[in-house]
Amino acid sequence: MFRAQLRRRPFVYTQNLTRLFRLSSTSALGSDTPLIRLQNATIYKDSIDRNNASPLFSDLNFSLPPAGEHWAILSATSSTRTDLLKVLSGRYLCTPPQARSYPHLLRNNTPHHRAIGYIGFDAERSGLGGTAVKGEYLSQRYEAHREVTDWSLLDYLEGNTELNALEKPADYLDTHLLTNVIANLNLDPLLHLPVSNLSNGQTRRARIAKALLAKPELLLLDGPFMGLDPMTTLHISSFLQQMAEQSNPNIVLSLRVGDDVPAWITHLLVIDPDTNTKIRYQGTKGSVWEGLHNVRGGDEGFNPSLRKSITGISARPSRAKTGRHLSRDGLPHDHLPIPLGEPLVEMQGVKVSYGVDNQSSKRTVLGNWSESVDGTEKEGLWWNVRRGERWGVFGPNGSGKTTLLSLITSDHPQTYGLPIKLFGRSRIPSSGQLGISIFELQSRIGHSSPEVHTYFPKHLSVRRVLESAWADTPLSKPQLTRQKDIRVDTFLRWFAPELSPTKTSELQIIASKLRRTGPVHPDIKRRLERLRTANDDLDWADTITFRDVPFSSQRLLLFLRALISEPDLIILDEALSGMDKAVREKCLLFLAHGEKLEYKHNQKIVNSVPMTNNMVNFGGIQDTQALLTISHSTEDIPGCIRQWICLPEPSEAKPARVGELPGPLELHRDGWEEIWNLPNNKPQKISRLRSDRYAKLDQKAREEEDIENGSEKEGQEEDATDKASSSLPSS
Ligand SMILES: Nc1ncnc2c1ncn2[C@@H]1O[C@H](COP(=O)(O)OP(=O)(O)OP(=O)(O)O)[C@@H](O)[C@H]1O
Repeated sequence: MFRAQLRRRPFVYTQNLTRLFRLSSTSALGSDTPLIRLQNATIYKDSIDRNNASPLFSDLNFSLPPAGEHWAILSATSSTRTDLLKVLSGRYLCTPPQARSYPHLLRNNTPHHRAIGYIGFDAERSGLGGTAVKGEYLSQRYEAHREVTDWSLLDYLEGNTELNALEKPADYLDTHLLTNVIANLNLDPLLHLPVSNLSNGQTRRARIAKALLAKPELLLLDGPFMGLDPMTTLHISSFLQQMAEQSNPNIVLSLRVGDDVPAWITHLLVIDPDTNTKIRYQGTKGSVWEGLHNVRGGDEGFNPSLRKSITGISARPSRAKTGRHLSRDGLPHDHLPIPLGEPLVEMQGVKVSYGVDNQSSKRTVLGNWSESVDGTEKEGLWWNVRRGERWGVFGPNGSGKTTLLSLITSDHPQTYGLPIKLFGRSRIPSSGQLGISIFELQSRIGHSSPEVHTYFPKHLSVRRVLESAWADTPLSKPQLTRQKDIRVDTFLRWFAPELSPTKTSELQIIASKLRRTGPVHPDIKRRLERLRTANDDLDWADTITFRDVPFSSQRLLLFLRALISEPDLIILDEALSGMDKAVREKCLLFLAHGEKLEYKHNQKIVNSVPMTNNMVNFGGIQDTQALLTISHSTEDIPGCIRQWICLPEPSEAKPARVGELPGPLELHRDGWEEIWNLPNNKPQKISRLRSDRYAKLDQKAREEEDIENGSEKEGQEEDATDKASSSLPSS
C-alpha cells in the first residue's frame, strides 16, 4: 500500500526541473485553483537586492491546494525556513511578479494578507506581538505590580488592548471559536494573568490561539513546537491536526531538520542545505523518505537527520574502533564521576507565590509541596548545586524552571526574602556575614537565556558582546587583561565561520592549508604563534554589531559570553534553541572540549589544529565549574548533563523528582522517559508525532544497509574519532 501511494504521487528531486514543473502544475490534486502557486519564481529580499545581491530563492516551484495536503518545510538554517514562509505569505519581491499567485483567494476575492496568518517564534518570550508590554528590564516579569498596559490574556485574545476607551474590540470575534481555542489550548487557568507573566510555552499557546481567532484561510507556523514540553507538543499537534484536516485553517509548519515531523503531515518541502536558496526535495512524506533511502548517508549528517525527522529514529552515534559509542559532543557512553566541590547554590525550603496579600488570588508557582529531607517532611524545594555538577532542569511548561533560575541569577525580587544561599552567602547580610552583591553574582555566573537575548543591548559590537562577560553590566566598561584579549580572539576565531561575513579567519586558513599539506608542516606552528599577538584577521568583530548578525548567531554570541570568563556557574536556559543545527552541534562540542576537538567534513570528531600543536587556549567546561541547563529538546541537551531535576505542574502538589544519568542522554535514550516519568507505553504515544510506518521501513532499510556494507563499514568507522576519543576527558 505504501508503494502504491508512492506511485500515485511522484517523488521530486528538484534538480530535475521538468519533473518538478509537472508536479507543480498537477499537484493541486484535482483542484485547479491552488491556494498558493509559485512557478519558476525568483525571490529577492527587496528591490535593492535585485541589483546587487544574489536572490533569497531561485527557481521556486510549489503549489498548495486549498484542501487535502498538510505540508512541513524543513531546512538546516532557521532564517531560510522563516524566509520561505514569508514568501508564501506574500512578503519579499517576486520576479517575474506573476510567478507567485493566489488563485483560490483571487476567486474568493480575499486579500492574501488577510487570508494568510504567520506566527514566528524566534523572539522567544519577547511578548505577544505589539500588544503586550513586556517591561523595560528583565526582573519586571516577576513583579507583583501591574501596569495599566499589562493586558490580561483574555483581553489579548478578545483584542481589548487599546488604551482609547472608544476603540472597541474587533466585531468579527467569533465567541464560539474563542471558547474552542481556549479549551483546546488549555488557556482557561491563565485567562486573567497579565500576558507579560506567561511562561514561554504559555506564550506560544496564546499566540497560536490569537492567530486562529483571526480566522485565516492559511496559517503559517514557524517552529511551533520549539520550547514546548513533550506532552504539550503532543496535545497542540493533535489540535492543529483537527484544524488542518477540516482546512479550517490550512496549516503549513516549519521545522528544524531532525525535529519529529507530526504523523498527520502529508507532504514535505526540504530546502537544499548547500545553497539554502533552492528546494532539494518536495512531495509526499513517503516519496521524500524513499528518495533519501536511495541517496543514503552523505551530506554531512543532513540526510540522516532528515530521515530522523520522518521516522523518529535517531541517526546512529559515531562508533570508535574500540566499539565505544560517542555522543555527538564527543563524550563516551559511561562517565567517570567528577569530584564534587562545595555547594554553589543552596535552596532550603523555597516557595515562590504571587498575590500573597489576597488569599483568593494567591498563586504558588514553585515549591508548592512538602518533601522528605533527612527523614523529616519539610515544605518547599530543597535543592543544592555543587561545584562539578551538571544539572538538567526539566518540567512541563509553566512549572517554574525559569523562575527557579531567576532566583539564582537574582533577577527575581523574591530572592532576597527566600532561604537561598548563593556561593555560601545570602543576598542580604546575616550575623557576621556580608550579603553577596549583584556584581559579585554576575561575575561568578555565566547566563544565556531568551530573556537575556531580549534585553541585551543590540548596538554592541560582536567583540564587545564577548568582552562584556567581564563587565558589571553589558553596557559598562569591561575589566580586560592581555590574557582575556587572547581568550576573546580565540573564541572569535573558532566561530568566525558562523559570525563573520567573510566566513573565514586566519585559523580557518591555517586549517585548510593543513588539510593540503598534512599535519606536520613547519609553517603551521609559526602561524599559530603569530595569532597570539596579532588579530588583524578579526577586524570584522569590531564593526559588526549584535543587531547585524542573524538570530542564530546572536544566540551563539550569548552562549559564548556565558562560557568565556569560565565562571563558577554556567546557566544555559534554552540557550541553544533557535540555533541552526550545525551551529548547535559545534557549540555542544565546544562546551565539552573547547578548541581541543572539531568536526571533520564527514561529521567525524577529530583533534583540532591547536590541539595537535599543543596550543589550546580554552579546553571546555572545567571540573571546578557547575552547569545548569534547561531545554525541552533532547538535541539541545549537552552530553555532560548527569544530574536532573524535574519540576511538577504547580497544581500537582507533588515534590520535584531528581535523578542521575550514567552518561550522555543521547546514548541513554530511556533516560528521557525516566526524566518525564513516562510509563512504558507513553513513548509509543509520543511517537504519534512520528509515524510508526516509516520507523519500521527505516529499520528494515538500516538492516539492508548493514548487510550490504558488511565489514566495509567497520573499516570506515576507524577514523580520527578513535584518535579523538583517546584524548577525551573522563565525562
Ligand atoms: N508575576 C507573576 N504573577 C503570577 N504568575 C506568574 C508571574 N510570573 C510568572 N508567573 C507564572 O509562573 C509560572 C512559572 O513560569 P516559568 O516561566 O518559570 O515557567 P517555565 O517552567 O520556565 O515554563 P516554560 O517551559 O513554558 O518556559 C507560570 O505559570 C507563569 O504564568
